[in-house]
Amino acid sequence: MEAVVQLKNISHQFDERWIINDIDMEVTRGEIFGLLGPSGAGKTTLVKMMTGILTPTQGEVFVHGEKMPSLNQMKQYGFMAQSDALYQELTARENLDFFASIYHMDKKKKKKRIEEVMDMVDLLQDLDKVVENYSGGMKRRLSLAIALIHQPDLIILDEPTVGIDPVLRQSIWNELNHLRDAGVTIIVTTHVMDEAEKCDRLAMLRNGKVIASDTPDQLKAKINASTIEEVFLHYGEVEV
Ligand SMILES: Nc1ncnc2c1ncn2[C@@H]1O[C@H](COP(=O)(O)OP(=O)(O)OP(=O)(O)O)[C@@H](O)[C@H]1O
Repeated sequence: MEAVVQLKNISHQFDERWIINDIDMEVTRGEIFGLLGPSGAGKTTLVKMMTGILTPTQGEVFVHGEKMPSLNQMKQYGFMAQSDALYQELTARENLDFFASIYHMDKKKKKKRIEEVMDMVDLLQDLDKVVENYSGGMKRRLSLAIALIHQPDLIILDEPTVGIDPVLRQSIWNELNHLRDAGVTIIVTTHVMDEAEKCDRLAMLRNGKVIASDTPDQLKAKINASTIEEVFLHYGEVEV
């Protein structure tokens, strides 16, 4: 299977404190890979390394075989950060238009794609609304639409469904499943157990270490657990 993202013996230090401890993992093409862990476990730090925004103190990160930070790769993936980076005084359409222009999309394609991604996140009717009048959940969904605008084959999403109601959350997961079925590789961080359950594979993070990694079903079967929460508590306790 083709490795899209590879982390090789990654460790990271902030202010002389080791935040990430010797993580080795591989995300392969066409899977939804979840990073699950409590607040402060190191999910965002790992995501920043995968995107090339942060260089690890030790170890190497590769995306499509290129060592990060690679400008070439950074121009290609879709990224949704934990805090929304939107132009508040512009409409959603103007925001999307701006980001689409970065990717040199032609005018006709841009218009069609803007409508497509806004439909995916159920915001088509709010396309011409100024973003400062959007709710928190609407801003999250617009950020997701922006991450998808250029049809990337790798999408990295840091807590994409925070502040989004259960019905829309389900529709976003349906969309992620469609993208995955079309061969898109998706990396998603979450601290919500039932979302972790929806991933094809999971890495459970705690104190900057991967305490367990596998498919949700395998993780449960290995210790005879009925929920991912049980698995997390099990490995969290046996950790030294
Ligand atoms: N720039 C920084 N300088 C110093 N410490 C940092 C910095 N960024 C993150 N940390 C620390 O690294 C640890 C991991 O943070 P990180 O944001 O990766 O966790 P997380 O799992 O994403 O948490 P959350 O779910 O709350 O976003 C925390 O202890 C945090 O305080």
